[in-house]
Amino acid sequence: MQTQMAAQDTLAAVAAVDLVKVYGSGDTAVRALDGVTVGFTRAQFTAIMGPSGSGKSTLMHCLAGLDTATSGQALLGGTDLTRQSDRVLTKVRRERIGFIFQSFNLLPQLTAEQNILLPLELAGRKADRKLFDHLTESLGITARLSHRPSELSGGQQQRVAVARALVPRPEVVFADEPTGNLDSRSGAEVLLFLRNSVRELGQTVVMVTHDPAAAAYADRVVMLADGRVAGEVERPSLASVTEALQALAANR
Ligand SMILES: Nc1ncnc2c1ncn2[C@@H]1O[C@H](COP(=O)(O)OP(=O)(O)OP(=O)(O)O)[C@@H](O)[C@H]1O
Repeated sequence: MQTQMAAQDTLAAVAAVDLVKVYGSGDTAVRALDGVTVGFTRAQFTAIMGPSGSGKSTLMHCLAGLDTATSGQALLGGTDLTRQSDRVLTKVRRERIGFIFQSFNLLPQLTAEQNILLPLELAGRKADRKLFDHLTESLGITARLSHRPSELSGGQQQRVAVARALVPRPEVVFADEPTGNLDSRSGAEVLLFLRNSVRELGQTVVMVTHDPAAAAYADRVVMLADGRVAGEVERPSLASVTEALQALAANR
């Protein structure tokens, strides 16, 4: 079974194979991931949901090379991130992964345009100017490119962060509660945009969220509970996600 999953998952952009993460040791050890096997298909938008403490952030951090797993595999393309040095992980994060955080994480001293281009600059790559123009226009931030983050609204800052994640055409974009600090309208704009990037650019997007309405923008929802995969919803709607979360809570 495990071997079968592993073979299937190599077709995925990102996959966890029997991934275990234990924080601490002895009596205080916490098994944050307890054997997670899941693949995230290329050019799909997947949401990860589950109760607080179920391991969502830990899973994302292990798959993004931000944290190291205790055992199992965290596969990005053919690379097992659990076996790489810090130096290689830094390079992988810089060159192969796009990040969108709840708190935007833009550099305050740089303009919006400089923030968007920074990951490419750090990687010593040139921006695809056509893609840059297309994305910044679609995101409605063309007139804001020379502004610093403090001169932008929260929604605008997050749209800059979305452009920063997408312009390098990463193998996967990880979004951690990307709408957590936004009003519902700005949040919907960001989610629609992420969904369009999957449809139009073939981008792979994996998003952690608490919000069933946000998860309903995804193609698929993976549910975690107690560090394990506890279910999935394909082509989710607000109703089907809410129902799955209620079923999860009832089974605990
Ligand atoms: N650095 C750490 N040291 C010790 N325990 C940790 C650490 N990080 C997370 N944990 C524990 O691991 C478990 C999973 O945490 P994680 O943050 O992945 O859950 P989550 O589903 O993202 O939660 P939330 O929805 O509240 O953000 C929790 O029991 C948490 O307390």
